[in-house]
Amino acid sequence: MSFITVSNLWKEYGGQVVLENLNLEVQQGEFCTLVGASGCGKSTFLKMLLGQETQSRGELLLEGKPFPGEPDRNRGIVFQRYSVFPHLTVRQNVLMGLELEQKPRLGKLFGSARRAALEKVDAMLVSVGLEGSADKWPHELSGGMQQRLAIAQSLIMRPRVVLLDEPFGALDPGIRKDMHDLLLKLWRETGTTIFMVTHDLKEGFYLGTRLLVFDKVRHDPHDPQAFGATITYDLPIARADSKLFEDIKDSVAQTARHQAA
Ligand SMILES: Nc1ncnc2c1ncn2[C@@H]1O[C@H](COP(=O)(O)OP(=O)(O)OP(=O)(O)O)[C@@H](O)[C@H]1O
Repeated sequence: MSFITVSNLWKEYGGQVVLENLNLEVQQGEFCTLVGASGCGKSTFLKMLLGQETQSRGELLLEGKPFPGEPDRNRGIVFQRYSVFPHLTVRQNVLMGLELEQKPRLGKLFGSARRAALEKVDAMLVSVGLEGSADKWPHELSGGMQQRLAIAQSLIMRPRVVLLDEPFGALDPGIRKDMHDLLLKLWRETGTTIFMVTHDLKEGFYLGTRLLVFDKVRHDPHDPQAFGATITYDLPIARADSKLFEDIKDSVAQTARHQAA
């Protein structure tokens, strides 16, 4: 049985078909990168995996069972814009998830439970290179550091599926490279399953073990909302070659032009 099964999945908003007939089997530990023109439903797909949106038709299964309808600790998400809590220090930001999990009503741990949680938090801060900033406030951090904090906050919960929505889109190229190394290190250490949306095809090829291209194959110029995007390429990245890279780049650019028209 696959870890995640997506079969004949559709998503519509009102009269707009956003995604049509997605089919996918993902094994535990895969790193899927999602690329495609703006508006092709990549974030919508992540939201369905997160439990924030429900499909209009079709099935989305985690180990053979329907995905829980609400976000839970199985799934963690990191967005492009920093999603950390500004009123908590770096350490408190990472600790908070553990406290809420273990003490959902009080949201606070005490004594040995707190010490054990803080040990985990500090180890995670070392992993993401923020050990020297544990007592800082988010506004005192650079963009890259805030994004590392967001990743730490998500991974401390040991989610089985990590969803990343253009996590490095707002960062400078030099910092992005460091973030790539960090993400690959954390992925190898945790063995978690990753779905990451990126607008940068090269980044998608570099990071993922599998590339999923979301694209619209059908267009009706009189009714642009009639057709949704689907997965047009689903390929193991080691086998991808430069010709394929150019083909994908062209087809994504063509859809982007259609969307803008
Ligand atoms: N809650 C919503 N209600 C109505 N329409 C929505 C909603 N969320 C998304 N859409 C529409 O669904 C389409 C796909 O949006 P989505 O954000 O998933 O695309 P995307 O591929 O992630 O785009 P981008 O690359 O620009 O982030 C868009 O046309 C958007 O307007």
